[in-house]
Amino acid sequence: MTEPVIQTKGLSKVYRGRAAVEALDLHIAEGDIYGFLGPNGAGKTTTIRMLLGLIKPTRGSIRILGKELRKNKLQVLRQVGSLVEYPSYYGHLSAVQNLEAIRRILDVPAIRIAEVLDIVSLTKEARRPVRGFSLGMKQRLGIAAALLGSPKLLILDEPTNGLDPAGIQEIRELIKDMPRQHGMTVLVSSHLLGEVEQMAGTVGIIREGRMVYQDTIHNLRLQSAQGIRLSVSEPDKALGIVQSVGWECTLQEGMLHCAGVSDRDVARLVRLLVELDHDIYRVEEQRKSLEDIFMRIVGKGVS
Ligand SMILES: Nc1ncnc2c1ncn2[C@@H]1O[C@H](COP(=O)(O)OP(=O)(O)OP(=O)(O)O)[C@@H](O)[C@H]1O
Repeated sequence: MTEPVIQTKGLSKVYRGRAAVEALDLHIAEGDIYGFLGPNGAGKTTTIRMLLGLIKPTRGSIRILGKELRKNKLQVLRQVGSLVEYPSYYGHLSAVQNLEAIRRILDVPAIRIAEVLDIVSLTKEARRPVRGFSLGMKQRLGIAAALLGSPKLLILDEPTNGLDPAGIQEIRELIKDMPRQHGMTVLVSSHLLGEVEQMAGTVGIIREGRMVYQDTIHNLRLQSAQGIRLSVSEPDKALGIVQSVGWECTLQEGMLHCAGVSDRDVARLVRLLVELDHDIYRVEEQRKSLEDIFMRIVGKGVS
């Protein structure tokens, strides 16, 4: 197995005796899009700032692209592109001129500017002053700047914050292509699961500085299966019957709710009721939305 692109062990940051990030073990595989989630103030930005060498961890270690960050900072960060908070630009200069300033610092070929503008679909607007750009265009320009150095790892801190749904969609489409088309690994933070669920392969959820969930989005989805709901002719009687044979069912709004049932259980349950002359009008699968699960994990809206 190849080494993770990001691996932290026991990563912590304490401000005035209070832990903003506590014993965080991040594990981000090569080619993955990792959704780094948590409510406001959970510690996402603090973590990202540590990963980018902008602030020093109080404790713990960070390995990025196979190297200890602390000992190989310049070498590692040269391979990392990032967008943190709202990027600032020279408003009177065009996108090309703004990128040119960064390109010189990075010392990459001039052709790279046209390439990154194409990736973020800003080629047409490339010569307009940036002050006339929408927030979405500014964020895309920020991503273009992050891509200039052809990084292996892209770190984006809440890139869709403040954007309208169309802007969010554009950024999402852009990020989705990064691993496949450009061979990059991406860490993208958000306080909304809905914003990353369609692109992330893995999610890490933090709450009050601690990791409370880290697994594939697929496994998170598996948790959403909930049970079934039946609309039947005589709900009270039907409930008595199914409970007497050991099913965990309840009555809610005149419908039978049965938790934790497999497909075979559903068939047996329906057969049992039909054989006892009950009419079944509807059988519905009940799923929790991913957002519900997310809220439960971050400790709000427990259901
Ligand atoms: N420089 C600092 N000094 C003191 N406390 C800080 C500092 N930076 C962050 N914190 C605290 O650390 C905690 C985590 O903040 P952080 O910005 O990392 O959260 P976040 O998950 O990125 O939230 P948001 O989505 O609001 O940006 C907060 O309680 C914050 O007040």
